[in-house]
Amino acid sequence: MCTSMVLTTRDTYVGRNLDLEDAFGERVVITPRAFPLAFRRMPTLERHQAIIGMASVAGDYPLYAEGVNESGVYMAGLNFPGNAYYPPDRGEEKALAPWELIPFLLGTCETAEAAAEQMKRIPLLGVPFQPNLPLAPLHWHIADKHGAFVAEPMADGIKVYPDPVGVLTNNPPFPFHRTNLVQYRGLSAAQPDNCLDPSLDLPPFGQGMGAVGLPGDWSPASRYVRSAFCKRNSACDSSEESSVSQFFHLLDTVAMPRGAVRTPEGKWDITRYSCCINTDTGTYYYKTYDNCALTAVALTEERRAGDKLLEFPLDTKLRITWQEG
Ligand SMILES: C[C@H](CCC(=O)NCCS(=O)(=O)O)[C@H]1CC[C@H]2[C@@H]3[C@H](O)C[C@@H]4C[C@H](O)CC[C@]4(C)[C@H]3C[C@H](O)[C@]12C
Repeated sequence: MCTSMVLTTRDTYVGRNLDLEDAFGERVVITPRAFPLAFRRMPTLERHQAIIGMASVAGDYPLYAEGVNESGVYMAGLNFPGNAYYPPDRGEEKALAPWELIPFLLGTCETAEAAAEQMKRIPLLGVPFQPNLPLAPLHWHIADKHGAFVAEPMADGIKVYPDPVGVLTNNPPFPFHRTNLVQYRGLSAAQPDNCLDPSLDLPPFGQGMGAVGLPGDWSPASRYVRSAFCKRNSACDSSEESSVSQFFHLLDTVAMPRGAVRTPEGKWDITRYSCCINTDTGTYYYKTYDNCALTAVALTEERRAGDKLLEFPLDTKLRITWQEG
C-alpha cells in the first residue's frame, strides 16, 4: 500500500510513502532533457522536460514509481489491485503502456491539468515492459502547485477526478474515499464540545480528544482519512526546512512499521521509502526504512541538461550523531 500527498506552504511539496514487502531496484533517477525516451506506440521524445523521481532502471529505461518534472508536475503510481484495467493491444496508432505514462506525461506536460487531460485522451496499452516484469495494477496521483487529480484505469474506461483533498492511497476507487470522509466530518484538532450530555460533567482528560474516532490502522481507507485529517490541520513555517520536516511528519502518520502489516504470503509490508519533492526546485528528499535521516538529490541545471540517465543508489545506512558533552 502507499500514500501520496500534496502540501503547499510557500512552495508546493509532493511525495509519498512506498509500502511494499520487497525492493524493486529503487533508486533516485534523473532523466535529463536529451535522453531519448522511446515508447511502444508514440514517437520517441528526443528532447523533453527533465524528470527526477524514484525508479528502477531496466534496459536503460526509467521505470518510475513517482516523479516531478521541470515545470513542477508530479505523478505517482499507487497500487490499485483488482480495479486497474489495461485494455489488450488493439493495434491503436497512439497509446501508452502504464509504465510509459510517467515518462511521457512528465516529459511533455507543463501543468497537472494538461497531464490529466492527456490521461483522458490517450488510450492505455496493456503490454508489459518485459515478460518478466508484469504490469503493475495502478492508479495515479497527478499534482502541481495549482491542484491535484486522480486517474483510475477502470474496465469501463479511464476516470479522471479533481482531487481537492490532495491525498491518495489505494483501493477502493476514489469516489469511495471522498464519500467515506463524510463519516469523519465531526473530527477536529480542537477539544470537542460536550454534545453528549451537557448536564454531565465530562471534561477532556487529555489533549487530542477532538480526533477520537480517527482510524489508526493501515488499511487504505483508514490511511486516506488519517492523512486527509493531518494534512488539513497541518501547521508549519513556510521555510524549506520546516515544510520538508512537516511533510515527512505527515507521511509518518500513515507509515508501516515492520510487523504491523502481514501479506497473505507471510511477508511484512513496510514503508520502504518516503519522499518529499519541492515542485519549484525539483529537489528530491527521501528517507528509507533503515535510514531515517534525510538524503537529498538536487535537480541542478547541469543534471537537467545531460543525455544519460543519472542514477543515485539509495543511502540506506543510518549514521547516528553522537554528541560530545
Ligand atoms: C508497488 C508499488 C506501489 C506501492 C503499493 O501500493 N504497494 C502495495 C503492495 S501490496 O499490494 O500491499 O502488497 C508500485 C508503484 C509503481 C510500480 C512500478 C512502476 O509501475 C514501474 C514498473 C512497472 C513494471 O510493469 C513492473 C515494475 C515497476 C518497477 C513497478 C513495480 C511496482 O509495481 C511499483 C513500484
